[in-house]
Amino acid sequence: MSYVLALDQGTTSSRAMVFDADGRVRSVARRDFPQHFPRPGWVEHDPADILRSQLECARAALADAGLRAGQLAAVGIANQRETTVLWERASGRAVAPAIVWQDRRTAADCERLRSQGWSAALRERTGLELDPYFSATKLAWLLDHVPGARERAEAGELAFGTVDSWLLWHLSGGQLHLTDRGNASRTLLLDVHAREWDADLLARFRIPAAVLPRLVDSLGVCGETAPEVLGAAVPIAGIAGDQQAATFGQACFAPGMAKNTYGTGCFLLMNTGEAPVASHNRLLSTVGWTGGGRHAYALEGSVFMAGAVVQWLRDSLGLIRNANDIEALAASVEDSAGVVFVPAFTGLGAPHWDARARGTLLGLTRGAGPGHIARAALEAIALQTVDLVAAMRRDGAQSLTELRVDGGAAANDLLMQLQADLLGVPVLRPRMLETTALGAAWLAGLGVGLWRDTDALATQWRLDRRFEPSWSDDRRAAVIARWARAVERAKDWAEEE
Ligand SMILES: Nc1ncnc2c1ncn2[C@@H]1O[C@H](COP(=O)(O)OP(=O)(O)O)[C@@H](O)[C@H]1O
Ligand SMILES: O=P(O)(O)OC[C@H](O)CO
Repeated sequence: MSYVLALDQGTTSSRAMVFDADGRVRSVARRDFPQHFPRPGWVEHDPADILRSQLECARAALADAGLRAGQLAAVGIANQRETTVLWERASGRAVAPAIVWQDRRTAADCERLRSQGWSAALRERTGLELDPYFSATKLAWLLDHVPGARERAEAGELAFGTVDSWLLWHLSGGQLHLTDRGNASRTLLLDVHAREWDADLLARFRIPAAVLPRLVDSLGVCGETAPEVLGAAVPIAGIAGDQQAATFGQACFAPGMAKNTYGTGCFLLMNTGEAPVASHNRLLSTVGWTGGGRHAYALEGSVFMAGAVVQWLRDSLGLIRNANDIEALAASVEDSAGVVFVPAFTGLGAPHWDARARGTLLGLTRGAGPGHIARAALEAIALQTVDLVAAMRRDGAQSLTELRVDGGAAANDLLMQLQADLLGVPVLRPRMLETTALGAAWLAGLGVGLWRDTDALATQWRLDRRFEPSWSDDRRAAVIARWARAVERAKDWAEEE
């Protein structure tokens, strides 16, 4: 009974991993599932695809590890956050496609609420921005647009949840309607200070309390899987949004510790300890995790285009054949020769939140070539992270002494070196890059007492490579100043969002 199954339900794929008591990976399974873009700005998933792909992975990971469910000490869940599902309690069937976190259909609703002068109070209460990214306006949209949904929700017939709740419902055979406070802190419906649902927010967004899941801790047993799902009843003992799980899996247990995940976008989270930090620089203040009578908050900055810039150079410009090739191309030149690339393809996220910003390539001369553009693209990924760290510093968060990194693009040594050079602090890459699944496993294992405490887990975190900053302060300041000028030129460009 010393194995933990971690489910990592992401935006484009579901994954499952089995870990042993030393935190070593015993098996991995992964399934991609379809993305739906029914209209410009809309992004949907079929909740049945999410569930099917996740259960297939769970069973495959168990089989690959040569284990039966009865040999598991616990199951942990990490999930894509904010994505909104509404389902029928009686049948367990979703009443509409899930509205994905990237979906912008409620931009006008947010604009309207903003014009009522409500953003500042909302930010104070929830730690978030009034933006379509979060769940509340997505849920209100479903209640308003699915025929009969509002009446049925008020009558208690429908259940709302983020993806953790959707999975928990089905893993438990319809017994559990729960979410952890970290996931709940991404809905705009949670009072981030009290860590409870907030009646005023529910009224403002016109959400009936009867649809909400019950709040539970991120670690600790909250129920068990129905025996028919995995073949035996297994305690469910860890729940966290994927970025929170990755922060935990990076062992960022002390205030001031931070991780950055370089995937499609970048998500930088810093542990801020037992109290939320009120951002004055448009970062998000969010619940990290709760459990065992303790809790941690985080300050978060998200950028929309990171590894996606590399995809664009590959698929749209054909500058490279594989994502890995960008490293050699960028290393073929000494520097970007003044070329600056602002990848605001879908606007700018934190700390700018400019939906009208657009991608910009500046400083081109006759000498500029593919190598300079590739290098400018990598610099752009690192410089967006520099903007987040600078905003955290202005917010009075503890100053960053090192940055732990993960995600697909963290494999790029040149990018990691540029990140250390541009931040002026060491960048630490662990051996284990699947930190999201590891975080879910650690939460669940702690929840059933497989591990004693976070100190025991911190010793499982192993360094692969440490990148030391090598630039002078003057060189760093000059590149950052040039980037800031370029960002100003990219802002407020599109006529409409
Ligand atoms: N060597 C590399 N250098 C830079 N970017 C890379 C490299 N390898 C992969 N990527 C980028 O990383 C992203 C994939 O990372 P992953 O963590 O799987 O993302 P996600 O979970 O968001 O799908 C892609 O956008 C890809 O372009
Ligand atoms: O599924 P990922 O890894 O792209 O993460 C999505 C985030 O949770 C969105 O907030």
